[in-house]
This record gives sequence, C-alpha cells and structure tokens, in this order.
Amino acid sequence: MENNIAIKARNISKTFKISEDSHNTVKHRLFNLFNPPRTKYVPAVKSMTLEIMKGECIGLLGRNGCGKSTLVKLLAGVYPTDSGYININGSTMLMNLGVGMSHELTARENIYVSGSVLGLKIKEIDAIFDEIVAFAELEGFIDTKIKFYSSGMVARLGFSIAVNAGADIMFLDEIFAVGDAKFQEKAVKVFESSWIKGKTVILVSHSLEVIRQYCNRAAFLKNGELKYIGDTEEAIALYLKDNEIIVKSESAEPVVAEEALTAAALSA
Ligand SMILES: Nc1ncnc2c1ncn2[C@@H]1O[C@H](COP(=O)(O)OP(=O)(O)OP(=O)(O)O)[C@@H](O)[C@H]1O
Repeated sequence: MENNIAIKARNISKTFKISEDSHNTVKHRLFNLFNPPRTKYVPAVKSMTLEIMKGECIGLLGRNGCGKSTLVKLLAGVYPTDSGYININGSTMLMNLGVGMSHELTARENIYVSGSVLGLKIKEIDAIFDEIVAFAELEGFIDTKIKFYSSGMVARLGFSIAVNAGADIMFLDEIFAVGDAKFQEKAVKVFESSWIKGKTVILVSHSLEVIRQYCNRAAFLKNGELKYIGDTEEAIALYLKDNEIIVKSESAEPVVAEEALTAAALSA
C-alpha cells in the first residue's frame, strides 16, 4: 500500500442476521412449536469502497441506522467483513462507549491491555499511566472493575488512553456526546490542540458544527450505502437534504419536519 494512505477499503459489506424471537415464555414456545422464530437480515454496510489519506480528519454523516458505527467497527477490525478487504497502515484505536475495553477488568488493567494493543512497552505505559488516570479524572476508581463505571466514566477512560497512548488512526464515534459538560469541554480542547495533528481521524458525529470545524472531508451514508465522500460542505448539504422530510399540514402546505429543523439549528 502507498505510504501516504492510512486506510484502503474495497467493496466491504456487513449484513447482520437477527432472530425475531417473540416467543419468550414457555407457554408461547409450546403454542408456537410449528411457528419457529423468523430470521431477518439487516444489510448495515453495502459494498463500500473508500480511501483515507494519512493525517486526514474524515467526518461520517447520515441518519440513525444508516451504518456509520458498523462501518467504523469494520475499519477498526472489531467486526470481520462479509466481503471485500481492508488495508490499514498504522496502529488503530476505536473510541466509543467502551468498545475495546474489557468490562471484567479494572481501569488499571485496561490501561495496560489497551496500551499493549497499541504497541507500547510496559515501561512506556508505566510512564504515561498517571497522566491517563489524571486526565480521565478517575483517581478514586482505578482498581474498580469498569463494569461498575457509568458509561461516561468508561468513555473518559477510553478517551484518555487514546489521547495519551496515541494511536496513528483514531476512530471517534460520537465522543462529543458522552461525558459530562466539563469533560466534553476538555475533549474539545484536546481536539483543538495539536493532538490530532499528524493523526488520521474518522469522526462520527451528528453535530454539524463539530464536522464543519474539524473535518477536511466528509462522507454521507444512506441505508448502508456510501453516497458521497469529498467536500465537507457538500456532504453536510446532502445530509440536511436527507433530513428534509416534507409532511403535509392540515392546510396542505408543505412543512419541514422537526428533524430537519433540529439539524439546521445545529449547523447554525
Ligand atoms: N450488532 C448488531 N446486530 C444486529 N444488527 C445491528 C448490529 N449493529 C447494528 N445493527 C443494525 O445495522 C444497521 C446500522 O446500524 P449502525 O449502528 O451502524 O447505524 P448508525 O448510522 O451508526 O446509527 P446511529 O446514528 O443511530 O448511531 C441498523 O439497522 C442496526 O439496527
């Protein structure tokens, strides 16, 4: 792979198989012996091809359920693809609500495991350990299993590991939507500092403000398809257009649905 390319994905797809089992009780199961649960297939990512250069910050836009998180998990290697291939040039870290961390381990143990996965030696992790804990503001909980943490605390730990251990390619899934206001402010400050310089960032966010501010390119997804990747403003325009559901009011005048207004307000 060329040295300036961070991620190369060709025709990648992912379909989930869901069992629609509504027979939860013994009675239901007995009465429905000859009516087995139906299987449903959800094509979350449909044959996507994309290339991301080193040092780029790419925004992923699209309505709920369009496949953003699934795409990020495929690229980060959390899920195997059903078809196609992905080449990754560098160490990766996915940050969303605790993905990549073991809930049965303490924060201390998770820091060492994640650090090792990112290619750090034990001594290197020792050197940044205190910084990770301090940045995450988890001093009092460092030997507590993270299954007892709130989702915001898990997100803070993940963000702190990523900031201090520093993977080459960062997948940030709605990181500005987790943590409390104080931590969000801190996350934004880190983002605005030189932290992301030189790193490749794939950013999932419903905040057009965030996408506009940090991304040099953006992608627009719809129903599992990559409809567009390129100019950030163009991707935002496509996303806004997709949110403009025209509904008929009683006076037969078309009105813009609430969702479109919210999206427009966010971008204002
Ligand atoms: N683990 C899973 N098992 C089964 N179906 C899944 C799984 N993860 C996602 N899906 C389905 O795949 C589709 C895409 O989901 P995905 O989470 O990738 O969307 P998204 O664009 O990230 O949505 P949101 O903006 O709400 O986070 C949805 O229909 C979802 O129900």
